[in-house]
Amino acid sequence: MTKRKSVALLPQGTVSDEAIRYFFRNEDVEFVYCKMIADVFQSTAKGRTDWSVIPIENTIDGSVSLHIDWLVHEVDLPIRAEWVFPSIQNLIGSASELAGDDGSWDPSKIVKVMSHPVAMAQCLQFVRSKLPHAELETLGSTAEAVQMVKNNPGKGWAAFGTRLAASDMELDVLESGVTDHDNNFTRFLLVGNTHYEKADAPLRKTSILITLPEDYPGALHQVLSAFAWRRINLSKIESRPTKKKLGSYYFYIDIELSLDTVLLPAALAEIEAIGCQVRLLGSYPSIPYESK
Ligand SMILES: O=C(O)C(=O)C[C@]1(C(=O)O)C=C[C@@H](O)C=C1
Repeated sequence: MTKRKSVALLPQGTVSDEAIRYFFRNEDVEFVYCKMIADVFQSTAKGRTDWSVIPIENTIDGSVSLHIDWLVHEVDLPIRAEWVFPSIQNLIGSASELAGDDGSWDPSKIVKVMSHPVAMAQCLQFVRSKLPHAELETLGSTAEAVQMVKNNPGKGWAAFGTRLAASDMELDVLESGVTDHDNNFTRFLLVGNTHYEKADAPLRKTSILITLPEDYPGALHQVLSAFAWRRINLSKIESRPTKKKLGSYYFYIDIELSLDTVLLPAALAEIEAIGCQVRLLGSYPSIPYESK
């Protein structure tokens, strides 16, 4: 009998939890919940789990730089799959504690709102318009924020989090869909040393990291032309500091092509030939969101 696979992720009731339940909806996989994203990475890096779930980019807040940096500098875990999932944030608290005279929640009764920094960044206009007086506090996950509200009744605290966390912790959704823009999605990565396959994925991607040679004018232009003249589509390019010296960067590039397509190794060889360092982060299926 083959051993049941395991996946590390942020706590129960987080957006990551909703997203992985969706991703593995037809597979029997054990979920290992971790307090912080560092623990999520370490669990698989230390061989305790097969994969880790990493939120990597959000419609409103953009790339989660901290998570990209972990993937690049702290661990060596190949990307095995990516998928997108809607990030629906709700204002959560105790309806009876926070009710005004008309019975609906009263903003003046909320003194503090807590959430994950990325979730908080998705709800800033809501905070400015409805809760400008409230203190803001960021925590390791949206679920931890909801748990803090649960553990501290009577203090006027509320959290941005998922419906799942509200129902797990028997709190109320005071207002649903409080993100600043509709169509708020998060892109998740499955990373780890265990292979994962999805044969019917409509798209495959390859992610690489490129370090340009120093003092080589036009190096980035040459890198991009290696893809351009082969008509290879890039879906993302982002520069991040190498952390070695000020002004030194690497480029994180997502390519809409599998590594086993002849054109791509040829483009990468051309890029290496001009003196760039190329690190492969993974070649993997990209799975779109289907609402039903
Ligand atoms: O705290 C959570 O609910 C998470 O899953 C983390 C996280 C993130 O790190 O981006 C994931 C998706 C949401 O967009 C906000 C927060």
